[in-house]
Amino acid sequence: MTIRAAKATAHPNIALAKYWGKRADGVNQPAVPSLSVTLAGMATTTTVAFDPALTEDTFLLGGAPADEIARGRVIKLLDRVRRAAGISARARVESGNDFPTASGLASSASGFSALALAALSAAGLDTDPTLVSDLARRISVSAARSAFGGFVELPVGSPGEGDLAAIPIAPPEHLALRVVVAVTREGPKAVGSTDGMEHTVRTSPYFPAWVASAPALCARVREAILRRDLEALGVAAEESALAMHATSIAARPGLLYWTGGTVEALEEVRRLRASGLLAYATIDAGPHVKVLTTPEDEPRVTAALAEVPGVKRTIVASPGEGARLLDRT
Ligand SMILES: Nc1ncnc2c1ncn2[C@@H]1O[C@H](COP(=O)(O)OP(=O)(O)OP(=O)(O)O)[C@@H](O)[C@H]1O
Ligand SMILES: C[C@@](O)(CCOP(=O)(O)OP(=O)(O)O)CC(=O)O
Repeated sequence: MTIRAAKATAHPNIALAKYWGKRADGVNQPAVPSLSVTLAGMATTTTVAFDPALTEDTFLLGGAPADEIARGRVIKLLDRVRRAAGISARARVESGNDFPTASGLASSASGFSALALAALSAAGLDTDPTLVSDLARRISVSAARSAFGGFVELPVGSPGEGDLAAIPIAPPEHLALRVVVAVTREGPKAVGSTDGMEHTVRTSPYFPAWVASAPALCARVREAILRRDLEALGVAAEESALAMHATSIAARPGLLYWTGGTVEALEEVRRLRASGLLAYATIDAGPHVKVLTTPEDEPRVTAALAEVPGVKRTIVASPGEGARLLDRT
């Protein structure tokens, strides 16, 4: 009995134009276009081994068996790969994130992108990044973007269960960007992205306005990246993040991912801008503030954020590569 295994790594990505909300008439298709930068400096590494001797799929995350919901998402991806490859062997999956899991730092994005690549490779299937992206998107929409490096766009989906993959628009070295992550809380967030956006779509009177305005915001982000205009990029990215959070704050009951530290960090970003530094904020479905800046201004931005009450620590990241294979046996 042969065991076929592959090991892959992927980075999280941070959306500069946010995805928030799924299409009502699609299967895990986004309701709005999004655009992200893949981040070096944080990574997931995942090994998938299809072993005919196994009676069920196992999933170790960070050295311990993952909960049933997390394992269920992994099995969903493996089942798709098994169907495509015509194999029935169960798999042993081991994964580790070198940054906090499920706390708003996009562990689902790097996690499912690395898993998609490792599973396709271990099953002997084509590992073209577009196929990795489409497979990862079926489990977690933002994971589609981590298949590629640099600046990556994910268009809106289509009705039904059609294919949808992200598209790279510029390589990592295209723009000298730094992202300073101000970590404001350790530990997992109370409401995951999937549940948070489902609640927002269903109950927020602002959701239709968000869907109407997101394409223009995404276009502004894309154009600013293509002409290397970091200031215009920062303005549009901050608008996108605040508009996304406004939809959730207006849900019934309101969903607030922020803590006091989030607001303190946002205020510091405004003070830094007033003092002449390039600094714009974006926030995902969690309390951390991610600050877009230049390599020159990064040390001062990082030092200032580290002093903010409620900021526990900072992580500095730069544009990075897409998902890649480390090993195959
Ligand atoms: N390395 C991994 N391999 C497979 N699944 C993972 C991995 N890391 C995280 N996950 C899955 O992703 C879930 C966390 O995703 P969730 O979207 O709630 O939070 P997040 O990591 O903060 O991401 P985001 O910033 O996109 O919201 C975990 O509960 C687990 O199911
Ligand atoms: C706020 C976000 O990070 C939301 C990410 O949501 P997910 O992709 O984690 O949600 P699911 O598709 O349900 O898995 C914005 C973004 O990354 O675009």
